[in-house]
Amino acid sequence: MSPGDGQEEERLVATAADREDQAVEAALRPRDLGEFIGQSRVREQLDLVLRAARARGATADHVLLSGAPGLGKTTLSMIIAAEMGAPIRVTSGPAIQHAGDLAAILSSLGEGEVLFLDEIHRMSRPAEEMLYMAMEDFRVDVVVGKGPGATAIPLELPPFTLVGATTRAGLLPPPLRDRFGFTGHMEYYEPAELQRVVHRSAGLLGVEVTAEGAAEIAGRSRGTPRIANRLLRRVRDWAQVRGDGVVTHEAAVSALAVYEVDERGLDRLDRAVLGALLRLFGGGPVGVATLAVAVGEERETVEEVAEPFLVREGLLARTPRGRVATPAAWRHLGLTPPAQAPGAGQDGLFEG
Ligand SMILES: Nc1ncnc2c1ncn2[C@@H]1O[C@H](COP(=O)(O)OP(=O)(O)OP(=O)(O)O)[C@@H](O)[C@H]1O
Repeated sequence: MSPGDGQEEERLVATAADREDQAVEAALRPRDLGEFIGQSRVREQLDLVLRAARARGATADHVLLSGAPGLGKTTLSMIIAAEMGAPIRVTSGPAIQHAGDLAAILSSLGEGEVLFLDEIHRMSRPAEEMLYMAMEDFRVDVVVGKGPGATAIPLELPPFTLVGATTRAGLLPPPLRDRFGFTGHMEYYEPAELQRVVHRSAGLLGVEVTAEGAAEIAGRSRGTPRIANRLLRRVRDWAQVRGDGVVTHEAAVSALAVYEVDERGLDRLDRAVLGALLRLFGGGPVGVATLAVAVGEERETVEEVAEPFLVREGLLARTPRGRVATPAAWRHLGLTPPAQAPGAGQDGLFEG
């Protein structure tokens, strides 16, 4: 993961995100396209790609999945393998430091196997170049020796399906992007879809959840199923210890107050950033470095963890002159903007 990716939801309930949670997360993964909630466009497109490949008795085209962390890219890659009746190998860009690492993985793939390459935008350049040829010609050149005596030995690969996942499709070099037969862009989920995710997960966890409880959790989950599942588990804990075991609206509100996740899904850091921007800097504009010092965090944390969500929620704007709070930010924190709130709705300030 690039700095910030994944941290966003990790810190919501960071201490509880342990190995056991990861195991539970794996158990909650939908196993086929029919079980996969939301993302109707990607689902339909992928369904066609996979059905057609199956009908031809061929290996499916390479698939690129882009979208924010926790939206289901890993889950979809596993579904692709399951739908094709193929085994899956999982690795990630940062794990492939040298082209040789990639050659070793590629040369051990079986026919039709799915290779899931998470964070594909973080692969080293030489590995990336090796991947071009592997994707197109199912061949790699393995270089043996060094210097003038080095020789490239071509190695044939069986047909395989590469499923690449990235949080930043824009960072992929065009030659790599172009070699994918299908690109699916994952969107944030609607609250109604997240409610279905919560109900489904509650069923698998054997937890009773009311419609209001599920709606409350969904509304605080930042459009992200992974967060919905994590919040559900924390509310379940609260319900077990302090309630009657049922995930009700009251249980959700009380539990998420303990974990400092507010009704809009903002957590402690988000509110600290917003609070500093409003209270200390009158709503901005203020430089991100100054804002970071004010909340006692690294600049990267503010920029990559808190800001994307605040911008998405329309609470903060990144402008050439610095960060600016929107009128909605004042309302959300229950504060009154100064008579002429700097930045509030200033035209021409906002970056595209
Ligand atoms: N469409 C969905 N329906 C039901 N559950 C989902 C769906 N998408 C994701 N989930 C749940 O959310 C969790 C996170 O999904 P997943 O690991 O696939 O996300 P990701 O996009 O690969 O994230 P990252 O990029 O951070 O690895 C999974 O455990 C899964 O249970």
